[in-house]
Amino acid sequence: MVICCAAANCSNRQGKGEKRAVSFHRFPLKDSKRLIQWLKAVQRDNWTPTKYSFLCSEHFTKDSFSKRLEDQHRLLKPTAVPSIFHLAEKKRGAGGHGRTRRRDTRKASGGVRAHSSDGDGKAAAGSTSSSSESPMAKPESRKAKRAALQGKATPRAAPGAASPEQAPQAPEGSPDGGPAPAMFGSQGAASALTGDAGDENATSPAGGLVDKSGISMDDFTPLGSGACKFIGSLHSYSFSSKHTRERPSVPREPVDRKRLKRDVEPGCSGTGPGPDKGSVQSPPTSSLTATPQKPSQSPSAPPADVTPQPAAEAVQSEQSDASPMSINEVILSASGACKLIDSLHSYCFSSRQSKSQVCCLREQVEKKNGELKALRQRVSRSDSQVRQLQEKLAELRRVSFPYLSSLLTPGHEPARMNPVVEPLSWMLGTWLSDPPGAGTFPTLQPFQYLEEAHISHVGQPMLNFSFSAFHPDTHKPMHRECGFIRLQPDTNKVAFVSAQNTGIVEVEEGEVNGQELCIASHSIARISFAREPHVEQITRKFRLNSEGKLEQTVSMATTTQPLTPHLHVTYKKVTP
Ligand code: HEM
Repeated sequence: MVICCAAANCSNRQGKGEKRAVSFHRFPLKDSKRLIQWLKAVQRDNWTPTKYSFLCSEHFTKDSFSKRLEDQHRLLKPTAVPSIFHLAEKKRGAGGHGRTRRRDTRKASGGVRAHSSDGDGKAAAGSTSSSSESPMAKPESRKAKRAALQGKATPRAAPGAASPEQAPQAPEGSPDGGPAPAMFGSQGAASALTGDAGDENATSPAGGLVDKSGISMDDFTPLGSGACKFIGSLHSYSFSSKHTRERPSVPREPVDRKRLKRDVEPGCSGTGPGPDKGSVQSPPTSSLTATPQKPSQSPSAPPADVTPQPAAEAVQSEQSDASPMSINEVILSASGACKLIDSLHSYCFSSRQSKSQVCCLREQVEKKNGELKALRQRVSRSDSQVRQLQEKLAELRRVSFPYLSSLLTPGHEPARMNPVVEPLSWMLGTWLSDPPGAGTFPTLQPFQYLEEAHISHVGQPMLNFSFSAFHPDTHKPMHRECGFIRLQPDTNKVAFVSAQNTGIVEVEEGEVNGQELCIASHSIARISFAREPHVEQITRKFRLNSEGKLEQTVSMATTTQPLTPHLHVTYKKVTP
């Protein structure tokens, strides 16, 4: 059997052209979803693919293939669907595709394949057929021709079952045509039984040497494995036993009854009708279109073909009256053994494909592992740099703020507030003037200022404070003072001690009532060269207003002015 492409208007077949340039791929019969996609793409009417139907690689896009790692053998991806067809040409019907071109090729090959089928389940017209003859010519006329031709073909008819195009392809590893390969059914076995080696090493249309089967397995299947050989042996055994069982009981059929009525490829182990046999036994005028069977041609009628028929062919004849079979029917018609063997084949092929995919995936995983390792090294280096920076920062803190470092240590619990200063706790926090503070005095132009007030404690019975004023526009430092606020225990008496950058040191005392502290100067001292006019009295009031803002109001008396408001500022809290 020659492996031919089942696509309409495609004349590619195995052995034609440069080897390996075109590969052949089976229809995914066991993958119904993808099979439908293939059939839609192929667009052949009234045609059912079998396990001997192939599409050549020219109908697939390049990305439909992968390459096996070990030998770069081209493999069709499990998800591939054919998409490249030249359907604009005459659409091939059931059994008619590419026939004209193939006939021409056969002629050119010297008639070696004159009785061969096109390998896709259709009985091919022989080299003597007339291209002008209609396939629907009168049955009588065709019958007569067939009878004549059958007579000529008789000497080769029996061995014809083993002709290059009929004989199954020996799996790689069995080039001697040994056990008939399971994947091509019984034809190879039939050939072996006839013992005819006359067609061995026949010249293919492409001019190359082909074995008895006429095909090279390597063109459309992965390299054979031990498993394949074993499965092939199983097929051979399956056929042989079937042949032995069926041959004596099968009545001979007239030639016309051997004409195939459907496009069905050779069945496994001779259980299915094969076009190859039909082509060998059929005259060139035989057609794959249904040929009416004459009622008179009963099995008892003298057969036009007296040549002993191979058992497989007889079996084929038994089934040739049936209507076109569906895939399911074909599958059901196969013997249980064949099913099993086919399953083994499928498993064998899929496992080889899976191995190839596993190799690809393993390579990808190794590549990703390499990338991951590089990333981990980078992260490790970054972690190391972060650690070094943290150590540097800790060292700087120790050097710069020897005593604060312990306070700033992360995780260090803030000091619990001394209960003595609890009545002043509403003053705690960092506050920013909002809006800017306003300055007045009879001797001064009103002015504005920004101020930050920081009031805190470190667990001692006092509050620490600092007020820092800045120019509202230039942000230049202006007035600053810092000091302590103490409470006389168990009273609301407050002492306010302040040192100012103007050279004044003062003590104010007063009372805290609720969230209001009113204090007045108790004593004021200054440096000897303090500017005049000297301040002689100071009063202050702190309060937390209803908006949660802290307010401070300062009045003073100088040597020239009575007690007069000097400052008023409202702060908003910026820390908890
Ligand atoms: C309780 C604290 C403060 C005291 C006791 C105080 C005292 C004085 C005195 C005695 C004068 C001179 C007044 C005059 O020339 O007649 C003065 C002027 C002034 N004070 Fe204050 N002051 C205090 C806080 C502030 C603050 C917080 C600011 C804010 C920026 C401020 C801004 C000024 C300005 C701009 C002048 C006028 C120019 C100057 O003499 O430098 N003072 N202050």
